[in-house]
This record gives sequence, structure tokens and C-alpha cells, in this order.
Amino acid sequence: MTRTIDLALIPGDGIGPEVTEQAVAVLRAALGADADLRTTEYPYSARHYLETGVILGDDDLAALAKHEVMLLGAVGGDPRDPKLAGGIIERGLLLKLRFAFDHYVNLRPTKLFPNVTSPLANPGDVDFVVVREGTEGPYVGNGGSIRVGTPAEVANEVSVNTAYGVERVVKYAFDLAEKRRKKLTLVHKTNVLVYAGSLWARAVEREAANHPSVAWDYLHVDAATIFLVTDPARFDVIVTDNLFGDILTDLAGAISGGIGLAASGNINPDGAFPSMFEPVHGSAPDIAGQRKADPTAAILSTVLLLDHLGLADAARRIEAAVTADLAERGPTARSTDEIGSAISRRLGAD
Ligand SMILES: NC(=O)C1=CN([C@@H]2O[C@H](COP(=O)(O)OP(=O)(O)OC[C@H]3O[C@@H](n4cnc5c(N)ncnc54)[C@H](O)[C@@H]3O)[C@@H](O)[C@H]2O)C=CC1
Ligand SMILES: CC(C)CC(=O)C(=O)O
Ligand SMILES: [Mg+2]
Repeated sequence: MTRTIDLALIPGDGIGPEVTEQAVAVLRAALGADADLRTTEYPYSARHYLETGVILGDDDLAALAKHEVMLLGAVGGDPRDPKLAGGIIERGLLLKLRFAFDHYVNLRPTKLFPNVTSPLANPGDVDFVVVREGTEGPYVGNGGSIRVGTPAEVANEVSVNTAYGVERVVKYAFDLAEKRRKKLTLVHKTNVLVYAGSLWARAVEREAANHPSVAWDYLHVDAATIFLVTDPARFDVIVTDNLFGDILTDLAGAISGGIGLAASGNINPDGAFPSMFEPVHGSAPDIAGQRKADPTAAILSTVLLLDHLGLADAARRIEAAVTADLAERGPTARSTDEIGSAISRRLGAD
């Protein structure tokens, strides 16, 4: 019987629909006769919120939960629109999905593909994965402000780190390091964020004892930014919290050829909820509608999606097609559709 992949598709805002259109076409071409791709499109986005007043309700979550897997473009509207102030979409849609579906592993691989130009003069062999915690840290919305708009305003944003949450992502990172080059780096700021830092450091020390073959080290996040620029090849697996992982992975994208190549997966390893794959980038309002966005990050996110589903052959086919496309990209800029179609054609699409 042919395997069916039941995919929930959330194109989102800005360049999101442009890049997911290409990613779905590539996914379909790579699967060929191996599997049927059944996509159900959902409109959740800043645009949908402005039109309907709905961001993402409990019924919407329940409908999404029935799918096997999800692909998201990006969300986020016009930053000047007061109706979208306060991160209402980022929190009420994107983070709500990650939290509700317990996407505690935010997996962000970085690889410098052959012939891709890095802004670094001597990048070396860049091939590492950031395992970013996805459900805790300062992103949980545990904060508030008083006396807003007065000179006496006080604002706080509390970072939540639980032993349960930290230990499970640290274990995932060590397991991953064991399958790769057996090197793990904890990135935090234990010299200042001492309570959370201590929890993370102890979790890593404890888990290290279960993985004697993995060498591990520690870097403060500020120093980590230095090494990502001066010696990115030193990294294999980085494990870090939600905020540091967010920042480091934009930098990781930049050093490996641009944010338009950076893929990610929001993974619920236990399989209780659908995992969600998306490019690292946002909705890029500055280039939206111009067909300038590079769809490669979204396309590489489908590689992570296929690997997550155990469809490794199709994943490798897309990876090979992207590798070949990147190797042959010349200096002439191509449109979103041209890049996507070229990759699809390598996979046998018309
Ligand atoms: N996962 C998501 O849905 C995310 C949403 N956002 C939201 O997206 C909106 C814009 O955020 P920004 O901070 O500007 O980040 P961004 O990632 O959208 O854009 C940063 C810069 O990278 C460029 N860029 C992004 N993707 C590209 C691509 N595929 N090809 C070529 N260039 C690309 C943009 O043109 C821009 O100059 C905000 O509303 C933000 O909250 C931001 C990050 C992630
Ligand atoms: C928009 C944020 C909530 C998320 C983000 O920047 C990211 O996950 O990379
Ligand atoms: Mg980000």
C-alpha cells in the first residue's frame, strides 16, 4: 500500500507562501511514487488575524493535531501596524503552536554546502547542529510591566527553565552528538544567569556520564559568537536555551551562505504531537511579494521533515538536488520560482 503523508501546511505571511509553494512542489517531486502527499492548507497568519480577528483557537489546534506533520512558511505582519503590536502573532500563533505541540527540540542544522560563499574568509568545514530548547526560557510569556509609559515604568520578562525541560533537550542533544562527530558544546551565560545556568550545566554534566564517547565543552554565549565567526568548524552539536538558540542560528545562517538557506524543525520527539518544519527566517516584509526570497531554507526544511518521518531516501534526494543547485548557482540572482523549479526539475518534475 502506498504511504500517505498527511501534511498541515501553514504558508503564513510575507515570503512564507512564496517559499512554501516551492517547498511543497519539491517535496512532491522527491516523493514521486514512494508516497502520496496530502496537504491541508490553513490560513493562520497576521493577515488572517486582521481579516477575521482569529489568531489560533483551541479548535484550530485540535484540527492541526490530527495531522502527521506540519510545514510552516513564516508569520509576522507589518511591524508598524499597531494592531499587531506586542508580538501578538509571534506569541499567539508561532509560539502557541510550539508550546501546545511540545516542540521541545528546535533543531537547526548549519552546513556550508560546496561552492556556497561564506562571508568568512576561511570558514573551514562548517557542519554543526544547534539543538535549541523550544518550549521554555524567556519565550514563555512570563512577564509584565507596571506604570507603563511613565518614567517609573518597570518591565520584566522571566526566563523559565525546568529540570524536566532542560534534561530532556540535553539528552536529545547528547544522543545526536553520539550519532555525529561526538562533540557537544553547551552555550549559556552561567557567569551572570547563575540559576538557570547552573541548572543547564548540571544537566549536561549528568547526561555526559551516560555518553562517555562524547567530548563536551562549555562556552558563554558571547564567546560562542566569536567562535562561530573565527572557527565555526570547532562545533558539532550546540545545545542551548530558547533565546540564545534563536540568536545563534541567525548568525549560523549568515556564516553558511545566508538566512535563505537555513532550515529548522520544531520537533516533538515523543511523537505525541505533529512536529513542525519551517525555515529559520521570518516573513521578510522588506522583500515580500518581489519573488526574491530564496526558497532553499524551506526546501531544506522538508529534508528534516522527511528524515523525521523515516523517509530517508526521499530526504537524501532533495539534499542532493539542493547541493547540486547550490554548486551551480552563478552570480546572477534568480527568483524564488526559478530556484524552486530548478530543484524540482532535478527531482524529475516537468
Ligand atoms: N518562524 C517565524 O515565523 C519567524 C517570524 N519572524 C517574524 O518575521 C517578521 C520579520 O522579521 P525579521 O526580524 O525582519 O527577520 P526575517 O528573517 O524575516 O528577515 C531578516 C532579513 O533576512 C532577509 N531574508 C529572510 N528570509 C530570506 C530568504 N528566504 N531569502 C532572502 N532573504 C531573506 C530579509 O529580507 C531581511 O532582510 C517579524 O514579524 C518577525 O517577528 C521572525 C523570525 C521567525
Ligand atoms: C519570531 C520568534 C518568536 C521566533 C524566531 O525568531 C525563531 O524561532 O527563529
Ligand atoms: Mg529567529
